[in-house]
Amino acid sequence: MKRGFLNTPRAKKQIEKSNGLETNLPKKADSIHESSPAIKVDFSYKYSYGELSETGVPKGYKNSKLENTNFPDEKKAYDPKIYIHTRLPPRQASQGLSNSGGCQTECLVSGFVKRTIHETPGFPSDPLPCPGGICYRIGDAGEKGLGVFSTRLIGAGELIIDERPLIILPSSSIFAYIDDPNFPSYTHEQQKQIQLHEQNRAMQVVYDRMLPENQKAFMELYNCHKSDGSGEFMGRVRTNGLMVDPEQFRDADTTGDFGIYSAIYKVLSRINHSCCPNTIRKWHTDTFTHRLYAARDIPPNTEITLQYCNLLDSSAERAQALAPYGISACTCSPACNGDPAQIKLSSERRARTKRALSSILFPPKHFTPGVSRDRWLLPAIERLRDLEEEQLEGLRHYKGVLFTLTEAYIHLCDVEKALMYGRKLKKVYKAWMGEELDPMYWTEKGIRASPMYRTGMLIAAGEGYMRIT
Ligand SMILES: C[S@@+](CC[C@H](N)C(=O)[O-])C[C@H]1O[C@@H](n2cnc3c(N)ncnc32)[C@H](O)[C@@H]1O
Repeated sequence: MKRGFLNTPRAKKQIEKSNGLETNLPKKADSIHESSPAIKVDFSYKYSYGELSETGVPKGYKNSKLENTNFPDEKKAYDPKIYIHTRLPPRQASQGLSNSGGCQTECLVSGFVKRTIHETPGFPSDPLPCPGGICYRIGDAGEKGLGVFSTRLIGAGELIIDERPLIILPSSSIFAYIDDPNFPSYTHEQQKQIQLHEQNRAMQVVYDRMLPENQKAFMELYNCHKSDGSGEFMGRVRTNGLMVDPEQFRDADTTGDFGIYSAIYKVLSRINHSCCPNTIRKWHTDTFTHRLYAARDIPPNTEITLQYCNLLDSSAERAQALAPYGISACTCSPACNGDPAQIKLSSERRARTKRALSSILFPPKHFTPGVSRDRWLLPAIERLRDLEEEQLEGLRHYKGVLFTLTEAYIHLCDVEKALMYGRKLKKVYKAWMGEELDPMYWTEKGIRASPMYRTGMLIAAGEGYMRIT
C-alpha cells in the first residue's frame, strides 16, 4: 500500500499546526491520491468509546481506495513523507531470540522513520536475554481479564522482558485516508465512525502482511472497543497500543501528539494498569524492543503492572484517562481505593510532586555556621518521601530526585547518605539510561575517589572555589 498519508489536507493542517510554520510538504507526485478533492476534516476529536447506539459508516459512504505495494524490507531510501509497509528488523539480520522478544515486527512507518531506524547505531541488535531466565507468567487477573504475574522474586532494577512488538504503526489517525467528498456533511460522530472504519481497513493491510503466528497472537489480544465502531483490528490497537518513545523516532517536522508511534505486543500488551506500577519501560531502537524493568522488588506471584495514564494527575483526571480502556472504577491501589482520607493524602502528595517537577534546587553560595549544610536539600528529601510513599519509583522523576541527592551528598562529603541514595539510584538508573550507573555514585571507594568528593573536601577545608563562611 503506497499512500500519500502526509499529503492529505488533514495531515497538512496538522503538520502546520504542530510547527506553527509552513512545512516542506511532499510533491504531488508522492501521492497516489492526486485527484482527491480537498476534504476538511476535524482532527481535534477523541474517538468515542463504550456502548454506542449507532456504529459503522453512514449509508452511501464510499470507501477510500487502498493499494498494496511491496516495499523491500532491506531498502532504506524512501520518500521521507510517505508511509510504507516494512517488516523490521530485516529478515537476514538479528534472528536471536530472547525470552519472547526475537520476532520481526510488521511496521507502518514513514520513510523518514524507516531511515532513522536503520541509522540508529547498533540496529539491529539482538534483544537482551533476562539474566535470571523467564520470571513472569500470563494468568487470570480476575475482573481485569488476563494479566502478567511474577513467578519468583524480581529484584528492583532487574530486567523482566525485552520484547519486540508484533506491530508498530502511527498513533494518530492520519494513517487512514478519506476519499468521500460528502465527508464534511456527516455528523461529528459519523465522521469519527468513518475514520475508524478507514483505519480498520488500513489495519487489514498490516494484518495481512503479518506472519501467521503473529496474526494469531494479535487476534488473541483483548479488545475493549467492541461496541464503539472500532472494528476487530482498531479495537485491539486502541486497547493494547503502547507509545514508542518519540525521542527515539517520530515523523519529520512534528511535535506534540502528532507523528508518534504505537506498538502492540504479545506479552507487554497483557500487562494491566496500576496507579502505583511496579515497572519501568523504555523503548530501544537498536534492539527494536521495549525493555521492562522492575521499579522496586516484586515478590513472587505478584501482578506486574504498567501505567496507562499520567500518574501525577488527580484521581478524577486519572479516572477520565482510564475510562476508554473500560476501567470504570480504578481499584488498582490505595491511591484509588483506600479510605477517603487516604485518597486525599495520596492526591496531595501527587499534586505536590507535580508542582515540584518544574522547580530546580540550587546550593547556597555560602554555608551559614550553625545551619545544617544539607538544609537546602530538604525539598528534594520531601519529594523523595512523597514518591516512595506513593510507590511511584517507576517515574522518571524518582531517578532525577535520587540523582540530585546522591550528587549533593557526594559534594558535601557525606559518604553514608551519598551511598544510601546512590544505591537506590543504581536500581532505577539502568532502566532509564540503558547502562549501569558509574560506581562513583554507589560504592564507597568510587565516591571517595570521585572529583565531586575531592572538590567537596577542598571546599570543606576552605581551599576550594566556594568558601564556607
Ligand atoms: C492492554 S489490556 C491488558 C490485558 C488484558 N487484561 C487482557 O485480558 O488481555 C487492557 C485492558 O485490561 C483491562 N485492565 C487493565 N488494567 C486494569 C485495571 N487496573 N482495572 C481494571 N481493568 C484493567 C481493561 O479491560 C483494559 O481494557
